Amino acid sequence: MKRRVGLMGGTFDPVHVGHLVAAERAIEAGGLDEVRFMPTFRPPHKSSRLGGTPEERREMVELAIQDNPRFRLETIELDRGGVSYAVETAAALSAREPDREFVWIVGGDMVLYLPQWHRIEDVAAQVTFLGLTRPGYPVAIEQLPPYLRTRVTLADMPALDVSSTDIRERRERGLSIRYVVTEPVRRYIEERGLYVHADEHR
Ligand SMILES: Nc1ncnc2c1ncn2[C@@H]1O[C@H](COP(=O)(O)OP(=O)(O)OP(=O)(O)O)[C@@H](O)[C@H]1O
Ligand SMILES: O=C(O)c1ccc[n+]([C@@H]2O[C@H](COP(=O)([O-])O)[C@@H](O)[C@H]2O)c1
Repeated sequence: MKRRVGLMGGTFDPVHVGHLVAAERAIEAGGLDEVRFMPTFRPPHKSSRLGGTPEERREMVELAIQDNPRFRLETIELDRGGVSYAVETAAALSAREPDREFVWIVGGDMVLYLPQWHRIEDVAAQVTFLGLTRPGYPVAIEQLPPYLRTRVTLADMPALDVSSTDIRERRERGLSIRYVVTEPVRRYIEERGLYVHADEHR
């Protein structure tokens, strides 16, 4: 049987406990052998006002996943540069590792947004999706177009109302980010003064 590899794509600016719990639950819900955390170089549908550089976002992911043997870093989108379209990533991964089955993990809020991904039918031909229900974003498979219904599985996820946006805002306001990121990530952010003056940092 092919090894089932979960892909946790994200901006990870910064990576937080919501991402880590989601990846851990995805292993159980999706029968995955591993999850690869894959930082985008440039996310397709977000403004460019990011706080951390691609290198900083990658280093924070490395710090966050270091003690879980099933979590890996996937740098394919960082290495490629440019806008990180999933269709290019899915094609490159399938070509590089034909002996793997890839399962793209998406937060519940993202599931209904899948039809808007660039060339989504081509993406869905190469990977399946595991949607983790996020608090405040109820989803039903019937809400998806027919070509996606057989390619998406939904699973419950504990209500962790944490987002990178909220963490960046807390930093700007001088509030604590303890426990919403792992300790090594918190130290990294605080030592580098990340997100304190988000506009000046880049
Ligand atoms: N608290 C959470 N629980 C479950 N999944 C999450 C959570 N936060 C983010 N995700 C999912 O993780 C993936 C990567 O998310 P991303 O890096 O954009 O984080 P984010 O917290 O949503 O960031 P931002 O606030 O900057 O938009 C997406 O599929 C997203 O839906
Ligand atoms: O390919 C697309 O059109 C596309 C559109 C939106 C999101 N994605 C991917 O979904 C993942 C999460 O995206 P984001 O914007 O929440 O960081 C990340 O791997 C993105 O590359 C991909």
